[in-house]
Amino acid sequence: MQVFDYDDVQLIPNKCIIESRREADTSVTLGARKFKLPLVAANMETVIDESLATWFASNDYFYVMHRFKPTERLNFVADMHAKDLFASISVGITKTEYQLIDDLAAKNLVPEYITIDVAHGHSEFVIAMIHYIKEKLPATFLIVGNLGTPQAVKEIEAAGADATKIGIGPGKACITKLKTGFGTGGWQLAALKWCAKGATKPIIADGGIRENGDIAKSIRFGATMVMIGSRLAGHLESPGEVVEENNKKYKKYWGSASAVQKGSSHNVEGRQLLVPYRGPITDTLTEIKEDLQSSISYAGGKDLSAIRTVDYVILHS
Ligand SMILES: NC(=O)C1=CN([C@@H]2O[C@H](COP(=O)(O)OP(=O)(O)OC[C@H]3O[C@@H](n4cnc5c(N)ncnc54)[C@H](OP(=O)(O)O)[C@@H]3O)[C@@H](O)[C@H]2O)C=CC1
Ligand SMILES: Nc1nc2c(ncn2[C@@H]2O[C@H](COP(=O)(O)O)[C@@H](O)[C@H]2O)c(=O)[nH]1
Repeated sequence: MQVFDYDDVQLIPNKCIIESRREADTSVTLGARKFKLPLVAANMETVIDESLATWFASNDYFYVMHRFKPTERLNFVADMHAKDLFASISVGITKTEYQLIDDLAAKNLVPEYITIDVAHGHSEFVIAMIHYIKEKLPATFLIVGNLGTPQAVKEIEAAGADATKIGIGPGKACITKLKTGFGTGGWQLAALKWCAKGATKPIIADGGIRENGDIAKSIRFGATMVMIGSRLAGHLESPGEVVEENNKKYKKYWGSASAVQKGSSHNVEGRQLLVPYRGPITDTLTEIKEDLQSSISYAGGKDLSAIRTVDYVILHS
């Protein structure tokens, strides 16, 4: 297998067939819904909260609420539905998570999307949770992560997942590679290409997006969407206070497996860092949209599908 990451690849242009980049369509369908951009903010406590989730849903962006306020998830689903918005939550795989699925089913509160969010998604216990959710909430679109091999993608799809999420350790707050020796950190794009060989359903590439062009590269190598943490964490609307250091503004960003998140030092695979403050999220989303429209024009098409087949070079293989 050829090993490479985002910085090692450049996509090769095709003849342009649109008069203006504004004609390029960046929308994507996931499940029953169409979204404006092929990206989703990471389901992390420093990246999304209830109010940002509401904003994303109201403005036709996909979102996945985090699972770190476990007892608030049922009300969250009810609140979103009361506002006539889609509900998209995360669950783990421990015993108490089964109770949440039971409670949602008993109240006929059916989230449009559920993401099973664990570090090592290729697991018997994840498969058991997939079966349980599919039995109790069959109408829910089920995303399962995180995975790092085509064999994992095949097994998790076969168990009933409607989409898989790829990336073990490429995240900015991640220390999995250092702590365990495992993962796709440093070769996430090649891992995505490899995993896509095992996929028949949508893939979300998760972690390691540092530049807007990395979104187009992810699509080229098999992603339907990308999940972004650090690059979306520093906005005005992001959870948490602005921090000032040396006359520069930042926001705190911490890993979901960090000691800060866990409140303990056991099985820590994440760290806390400061990310630059970026102002309103709409500015960033507009920039990403415009850059993706340019990507589509370089790909020689009118929508994201054109990017999937472009040629590419690997610069440092
Ligand atoms: N994308 C990535 O690379 C990573 C992401 N994360 C994020 O951190 C958060 C916490 O993740 P996670 O540690 O799964 O959280 P959880 O504490 O929810 O662990 C999931 C469950 O699986 C068990 N488990 C057994 N083996 C493993 C293993 N190798 N890795 C993880 N769990 C295992 C855990 O038990 P026990 O704790 O007793 O072992 C626990 O019951 C999640 O949001 C996850 O997405 C974390 C690490 C890597
Ligand atoms: N290994 C760890 N990975 C983590 C942790 N918390 C979150 N994550 C993953 O990172 C991405 C976001 O990556 P970024 O490069 O865009 O910042 C997120 O979606 C998770 O998959 C963690 O504590 N350890």
